[in-house]
Amino acid sequence: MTYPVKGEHLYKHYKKQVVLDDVSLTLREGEIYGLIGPSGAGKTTLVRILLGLEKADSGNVELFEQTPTLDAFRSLGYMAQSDALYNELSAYQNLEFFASIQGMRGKEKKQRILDVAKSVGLENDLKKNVAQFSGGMRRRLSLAAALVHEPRLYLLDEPTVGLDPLIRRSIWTLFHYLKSKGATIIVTTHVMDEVAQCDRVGLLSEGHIIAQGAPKELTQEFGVSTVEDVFLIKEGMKP
Ligand SMILES: Nc1ncnc2c1ncn2[C@@H]1O[C@H](COP(=O)(O)OP(=O)(O)OP(=O)(O)O)[C@@H](O)[C@H]1O
Repeated sequence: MTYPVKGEHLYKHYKKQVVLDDVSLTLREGEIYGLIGPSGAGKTTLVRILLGLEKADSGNVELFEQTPTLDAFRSLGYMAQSDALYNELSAYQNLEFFASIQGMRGKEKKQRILDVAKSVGLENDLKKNVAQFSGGMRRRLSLAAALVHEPRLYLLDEPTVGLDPLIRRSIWTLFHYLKSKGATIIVTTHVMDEVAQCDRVGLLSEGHIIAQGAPKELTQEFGVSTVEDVFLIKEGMKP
């Protein structure tokens, strides 16, 4: 079994605030891992450190069992919490830009852009300028940009925030499809029905992973019906 992501003993602070306090996390190949926790718990910081956008104060990160290299980054699809899109360009031109920087060319690039646009339900909006997009459309376009080069590993920071339930469901169908093709996905979320769809979840609170496991195993272990209840018990907010 190979490990697409391994973070060991990660510490991070900003000024006097400790954000990650000895966090270790190993993703298994082909799993969907949900990182959940309250706002400010450190989820985004952890994801950014795992992908090398942020430097930990100490600790070690490996991607595909190696110190991160440019090649490893090419195998990543990252969707940040705020959409990094070019407003003055059309949706097609945005996807073309991301595909090109990943080295895609010609017919293959064009076909792939059409395919990913379809997979997020934007196939009829490709000619529109992104400035005219709704928040949900921007989110879906950002996801398409993360998918365009068919990475093996996805780090998705609240990918479904602001999306309506039907689109959210179709996006999760897409995640399961990517998984069926062998991709590994780490996703941060606040949405509890998404948590149940993850193979494993990690509960992050105040810089610590306070519980981790398959959602069913966690709820059984704590004798509750939802992962949210597990969280509340661990935080001492529920008897
Ligand atoms: N660049 C930074 N400089 C200073 N403090 C920061 C920086 N980035 C994050 N923080 C702080 O670190 C803490 C964790 O932030 P982070 O964005 O990782 O949380 P989160 O769990 O992703 O929250 P949310 O669910 O609201 O996105 C917060 O208190 C935040 O203010």
